[in-house]
Amino acid sequence: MRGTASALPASKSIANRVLIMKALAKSESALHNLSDANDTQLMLRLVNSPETEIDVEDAGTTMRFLTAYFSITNQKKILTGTARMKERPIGILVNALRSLGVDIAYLEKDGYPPIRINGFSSQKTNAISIRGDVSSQFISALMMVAPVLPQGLTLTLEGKIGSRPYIEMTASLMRHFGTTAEFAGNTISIKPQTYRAAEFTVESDWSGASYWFSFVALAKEADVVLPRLSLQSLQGDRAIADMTALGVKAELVNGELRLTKASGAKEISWDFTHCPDLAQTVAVICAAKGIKGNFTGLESLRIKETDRIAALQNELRKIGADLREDDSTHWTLLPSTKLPSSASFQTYKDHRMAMAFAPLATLMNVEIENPSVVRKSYPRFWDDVRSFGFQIEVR
Ligand SMILES: O=C(O)C1=C[C@@H](OP(=O)(O)O)[C@@H](O)[C@H](O)C1
Ligand SMILES: C=C(OP(=O)(O)O)C(=O)O
Repeated sequence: MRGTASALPASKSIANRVLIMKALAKSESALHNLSDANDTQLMLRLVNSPETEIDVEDAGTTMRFLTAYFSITNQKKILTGTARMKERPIGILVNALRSLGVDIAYLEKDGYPPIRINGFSSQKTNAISIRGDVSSQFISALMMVAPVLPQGLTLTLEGKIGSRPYIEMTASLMRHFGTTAEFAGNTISIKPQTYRAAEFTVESDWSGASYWFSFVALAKEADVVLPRLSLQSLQGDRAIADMTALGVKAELVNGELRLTKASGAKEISWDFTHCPDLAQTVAVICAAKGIKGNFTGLESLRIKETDRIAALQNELRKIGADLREDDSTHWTLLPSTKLPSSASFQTYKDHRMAMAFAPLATLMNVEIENPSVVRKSYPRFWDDVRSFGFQIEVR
């Protein structure tokens, strides 16, 4: 396969942060290359929405970031989402906001959306301890609103910290918009500060790029170009480029990232604590390429768009691979010894299930149920797949 993944979207994680900072700066910032991903389009529409009821659909960052934003800017809102969003925890963030003095109520189940923000009059504390091992999005959400709190905020992160590059991405983007978050050990200190307007261009999405690493890893021959991607990125998912053991070489050529084949390994170890969104991509590559995987850091996958561990286990079985849970922190991926000639994969309303299993089409006939799930992060994914010569029949 040879060509350019020209519809690769911009990072939704970066876009959703800069949209919050632009709103907090209360002045015009020129933001370029905002993602056409549904998660970003939702944020764009909802952050300034005059409506009381805010439906974030299945967008985790949109839910968590807007909860903090509407709370601290004292906007009375109801935040709700899909049935799955109502199963994704928000209690840690709500507890933190309540201790700051925000009045928030749960409308269905304690600890989960939907929630109602009733108001925020005065700041009750400037120091909060918060668990770091459930979702970094709670931490990023609090960091972004902290500069506009009258007393600022010191966050002490407790226990294991997961998805740390996303926290660092938040701090780095805050700097771009004129505020600082000092990260020392497990403490983040943010003084009262004013966000300033700034111009900003969003880079391509490394999580979306990972599916092209997978196509290249599985194809017999490949030369794939990924536009607007650099190896120096704020995104932790750039880690996929370091794992040449998967059989992919990534190099910067004329300002674009070029992927070609490299010799792979027979066994790899990977800790996904800081790049959980790569887990499905890597699991499928290993399963199809005969690579044994020793995986850790998969815990947070259970509370994402679906229980991604269960979803992977079910779907990998269809190609003769097994994701075995050794104990609560270690998994072994036993690859397939013989791929079937065709299989039909469920997506569980999870964009990453669709995109992670699609590259198997280099080796077998693949049917993907509900392919439009990709709209969450990579709406034109199937156009890119088609542009590499894959025939897609829509039923
Ligand atoms: O902050 C972000 O933009 C994100 C953080 C990660 O979530 P967790 O912090 O819940 O692991 C990641 O999985 C998600 O896709 C985007
Ligand atoms: C987990 C994801 O997103 P979110 O948590 O923002 O819904 C994702 O895009 O893989």
